[in-house]
Amino acid sequence: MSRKKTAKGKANSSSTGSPSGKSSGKKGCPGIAPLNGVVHPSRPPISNSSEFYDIAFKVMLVGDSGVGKTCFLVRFKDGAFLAGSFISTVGIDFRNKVMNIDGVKVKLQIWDTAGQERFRSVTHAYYRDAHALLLLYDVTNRASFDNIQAWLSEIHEYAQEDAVLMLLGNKADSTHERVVKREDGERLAKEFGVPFMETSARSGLNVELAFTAVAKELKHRTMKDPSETFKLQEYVSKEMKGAGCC
Ligand SMILES: Nc1nc2c(ncn2[C@@H]2O[C@H](COP(=O)(O)OP(=O)(O)OP(=O)(O)O)[C@@H](O)[C@H]2O)c(=O)[nH]1
Ligand SMILES: [Mg+2]
Repeated sequence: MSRKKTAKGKANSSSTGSPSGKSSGKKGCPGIAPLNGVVHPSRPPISNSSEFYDIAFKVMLVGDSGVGKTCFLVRFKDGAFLAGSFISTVGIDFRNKVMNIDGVKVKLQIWDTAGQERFRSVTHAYYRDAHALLLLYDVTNRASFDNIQAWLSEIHEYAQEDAVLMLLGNKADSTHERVVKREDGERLAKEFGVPFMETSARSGLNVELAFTAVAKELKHRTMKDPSETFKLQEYVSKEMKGAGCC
């Protein structure tokens, strides 16, 4: 097993940055440190990081503009959510986080894509490198749910066939504005055979779980430990919390 190490290396730490090292200075999730990078950055090598880790994977966040991808990532990375005016992501950016999964340091390089149509050709180029994709819709926006089939077609066209895929109904905290029922999400996910959860970047509901599930699945596939069994769908069903919960 290889282990990355540099002078400043620190386990369980995380880093951020645009692939080019530049930032547009705009905020993705309002009030949080800038995430937006250049429109067409070169892809950073996954090993180019000053952190200890055992294995590394790329995870992509996709879905319509405004579903909460940037906030979802910021919640996971920084544990924060600051409401405010919505500033759409430009192009694509990434953040790193190292998770301790059953004693193994799993580094996730998480790509936050722009949901806007005009950036679609930019983001297409990144699909093939993704080990996992989190596909988000917004439970308060019917169109974002109706577009899931189109997103799935894109994923099937551009991503690796064996990429881990999960469907997430975000903004589950918005009880009064909800227009997509949880059962609708469940039904669609079942139809396409993908694990499903409702999440909230605002409350943190199931955010950590989504990344943990992906990291566990990828680790399991990579390490192929015969003494260990892991079923993503079962794990998600067992661990997820409902929108009305805690
Ligand atoms: N209530 C609620 N609002 C959210 C949640 N997540 C994001 N928002 C709000 O939704 C808006 C859009 O969030 P972003 O994270 O910027 O959306 P995005 O998917 O990154 O959008 P693009 O970058 O254009 O693709 C912002 O105003 C957020 O404050 C959530 O879980 N609950
Ligand atoms: Mg964004």
